[in-house]
Amino acid sequence: MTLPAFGCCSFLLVKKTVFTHKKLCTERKSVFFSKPPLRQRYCYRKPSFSSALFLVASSEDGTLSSKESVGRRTILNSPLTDPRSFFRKLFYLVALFWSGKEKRKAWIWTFVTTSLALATTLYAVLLSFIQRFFWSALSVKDYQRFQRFMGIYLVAVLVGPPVLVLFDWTKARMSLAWRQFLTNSILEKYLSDKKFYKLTFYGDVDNPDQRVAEDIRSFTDRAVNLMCVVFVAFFDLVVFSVILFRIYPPLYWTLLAYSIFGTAVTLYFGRNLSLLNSKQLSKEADFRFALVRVRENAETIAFYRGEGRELNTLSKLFEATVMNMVKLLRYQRNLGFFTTGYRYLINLLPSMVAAPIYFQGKIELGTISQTYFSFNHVLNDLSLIVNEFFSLSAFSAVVNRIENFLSVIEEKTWDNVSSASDSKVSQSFSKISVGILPSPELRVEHLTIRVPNTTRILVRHLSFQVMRGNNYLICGESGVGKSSLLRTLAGLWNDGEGKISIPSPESTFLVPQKPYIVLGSILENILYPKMDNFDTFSSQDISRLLEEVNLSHLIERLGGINISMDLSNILSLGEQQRLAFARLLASKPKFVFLDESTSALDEDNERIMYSLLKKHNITFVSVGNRSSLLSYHEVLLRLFEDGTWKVENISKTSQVGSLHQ
Ligand SMILES: Nc1ncnc2c1ncn2[C@@H]1O[C@H](COP(=O)(O)OP(=O)(O)OP(=O)(O)O)[C@@H](O)[C@H]1O
Repeated sequence: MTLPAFGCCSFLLVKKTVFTHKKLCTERKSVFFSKPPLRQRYCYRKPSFSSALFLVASSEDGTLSSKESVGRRTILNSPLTDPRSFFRKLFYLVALFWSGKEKRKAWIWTFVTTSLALATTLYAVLLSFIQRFFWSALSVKDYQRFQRFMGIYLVAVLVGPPVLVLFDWTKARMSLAWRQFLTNSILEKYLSDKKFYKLTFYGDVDNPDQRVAEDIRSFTDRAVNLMCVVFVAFFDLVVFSVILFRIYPPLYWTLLAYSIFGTAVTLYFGRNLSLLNSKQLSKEADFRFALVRVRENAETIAFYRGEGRELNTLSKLFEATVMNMVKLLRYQRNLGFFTTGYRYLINLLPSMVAAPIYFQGKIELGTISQTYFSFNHVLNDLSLIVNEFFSLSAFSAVVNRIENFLSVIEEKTWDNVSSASDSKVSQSFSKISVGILPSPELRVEHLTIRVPNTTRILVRHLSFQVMRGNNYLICGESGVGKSSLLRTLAGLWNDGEGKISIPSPESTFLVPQKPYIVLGSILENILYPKMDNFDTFSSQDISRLLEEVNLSHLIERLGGINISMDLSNILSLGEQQRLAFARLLASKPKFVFLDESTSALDEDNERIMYSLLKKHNITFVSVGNRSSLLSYHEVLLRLFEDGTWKVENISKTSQVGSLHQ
């Protein structure tokens, strides 16, 4: 008696292993995988039944994202992105890895993973037969046959689980390899040609950070999982359908009808669930974004004593998250009434259909057991949409987001991109052409600057020439376009027309008003952005630089020049500006643009900084409205609100107060 009992236990154990594995695979696919944008534009179209799987994003009232227009191509992220477009995008993302420079790796992982997927199906088939013969032996009290199948059970128990575990592991490794490839390729493109900056004007692409850090991970995980699910389901379906059909054809037809009914009902009710899921992602992202803003602006909020207001905002955002979650849970509960009943009936259905022929003695007890096993498998495969519904709709959203991001950063040139997205914006501009001068000089001819992606003109037909040592000061009312002129001269903006001739990028440098302080040591900050000239600067050189910019006290205060810390939170704005001058001197430029770079300095320190530029023979163009700046420049360029301008020689004898007219 103990042997049969042990046999039963081992069988149940093996069966449970297979089902637990399948269940885990399904459960692991979380719905909440990406952070949609805070600023997202929406339009509403009633979702159709057939395209419910391809919903991408939703808004307050269950509406969905409208368009993302980029450069020469306009991508319609319609709420019901059509399946053809979805598969086109998916194929494009897949092809990148499988036909790119790491295709060998991609194909090896595919081979290993699909082989193991096949092995898991074969394992399940093996189990179904073991189960059949085991129960038949039990029912006819054939002890020898029972013992034989007990032995086979034990082997199956030893061989099966490692295969299942290996299958999981290869899936995870394949996904990681793909993610590594995709992230590196996207980062390379994102950080090339200043696209990370231009994206802020041209591409209507929200949260690129999230797309790189989270969407890619979620995409590769889901893609690999879905690939395996579809692959395994296909083999499962073929093999178990044959088994089931050979046992009793009516059973197969019943199963087919039952699964079609289940899929249809789930799709119908699932439409709304999919909308709510997308909306939930959006609410969670808004909440998280607000929390990050509190952290980033902690000091300012504390100064304003804005805790109450922040708490209010955060509570409202969280409340919206909870409210949507409540709706989502209600829908899930209602759908659950159906799906749970649907699944429970599976336990009864095969027996109900096959029982008459069993009682007629046409099949053995083991065959009923195999019927049940095969029925479950085929039903699972046919119910792929029911089981993977949330996964698929969420997956389509990431595919959209990554493909859209890639299409934007893969644009060869971003010139005139705005003209494609809005014909009113294009007007009749050719474009700003940029030439390189061999000497540290600057020539601007008939330059007209337009704010990117708008029709607003800041400066019209501007012409001037900065010769070596003939330093310019640009002044004008706030918002007139001073910084924008520097951005254009530095090549960051190129909307408009005219011609700019500047020294090569290697010999120019731009110092912004708020310096960028990297997380790291003083040394790393001074040598930024270069990574390879750490050896060319001795610690004496760095000390001398710090002394020149009046920051030598930092060495002692911060414990040396190599100690990493968050200097942006430690140094005052004036110290940061002086550190930016040390960085400037370290890069030894010949020509410099200064955008209110001394605004936080006292007059003495300002004088020291400008004398350093003169001492190092650097020609510079500054932006600023402080009268003290006049002493360090030779020519004044005034910009006016209506786009006009005026160039004046600065008379060194009557400078004070002459900046403001
Ligand atoms: N990315 C942008 N998108 C839309 N408008 C912009 C953008 N950047 C600047 N502007 C607008 O262009 C105008 C000129 O901006 P700019 O920063 O050049 O002014 P400014 O003269 O340097 O002002 P301030 O002295 O206050 O720094 C401003 O009205 C500003 O709002």
